[in-house]
Amino acid sequence: MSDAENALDVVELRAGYDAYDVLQGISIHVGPGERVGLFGPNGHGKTTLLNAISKIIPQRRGEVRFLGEPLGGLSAKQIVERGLIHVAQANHLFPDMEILETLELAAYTRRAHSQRAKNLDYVLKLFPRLAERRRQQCKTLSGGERQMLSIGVGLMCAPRMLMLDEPTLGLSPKLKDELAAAIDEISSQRMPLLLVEQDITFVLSLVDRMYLVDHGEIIREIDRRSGVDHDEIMDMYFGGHEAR
Ligand SMILES: Nc1ncnc2c1ncn2[C@@H]1O[C@H](COP(=O)(O)OP(=O)(O)OP(=O)(O)O)[C@@H](O)[C@H]1O
Repeated sequence: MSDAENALDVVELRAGYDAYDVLQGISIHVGPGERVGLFGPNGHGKTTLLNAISKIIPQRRGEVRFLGEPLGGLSAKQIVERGLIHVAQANHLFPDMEILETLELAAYTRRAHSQRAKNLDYVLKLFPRLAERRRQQCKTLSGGERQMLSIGVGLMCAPRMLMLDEPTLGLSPKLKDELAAAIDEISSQRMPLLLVEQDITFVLSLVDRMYLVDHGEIIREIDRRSGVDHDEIMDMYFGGHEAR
């Protein structure tokens, strides 16, 4: 990837379910090494956007390019092979598998397999809780540990870019801090990041730029350096801080 080339370009993307387009022609981009947030109320299309980018659901109109290459003709598996990794909201872990087995299994593509030892070492250092529990079955993990393992699985796929869907959902403030530190460390390696979050404080603390989503459209783009704060963003949606 050249320095000037975006990691991700989404152009006028439409996607949805049955006859209904949830995404009404969304355009976003993620620059090289950039951390970008997607924020918006429940049910307005954030997960649908990630699902359409990674081809979990079909792209109906528009174009998605990853590292300059159109994804149109590729399957979801081929997109993973290219290194665009989507860590989904409901973490689908095999309940009876141990942490270590789960991480090793995730490195199934040829490229990921060749980096398996290095990436496993990185994940276990990044999440010492997982290292301590490496022989524990997934079904016995706490919500925070499951979330860490889901991100670990993403890292074992040898990502060139990560898309994280609400990694802090249901977590305590202390666990959110731990996760924020881990995400900060991952992106400090110049890993481009697209982060969907409901916790506006969390997302503002982590990203360089943020898109506000409303009814399947981008209604505003915010640069963190612009100094827009939590209250102003909540006002844009709800017209008053009391709705927080
Ligand atoms: N599999 C599906 N079949 C039909 N409709 C769906 C499906 N998945 C989502 N939807 C609908 O699409 C719309 C957007 O949902 P989506 O999950 O993308 O929202 P979201 O912004 O990610 O919300 P949340 O923060 O609650 O996850 C909602 O109206 C939802 O009910």
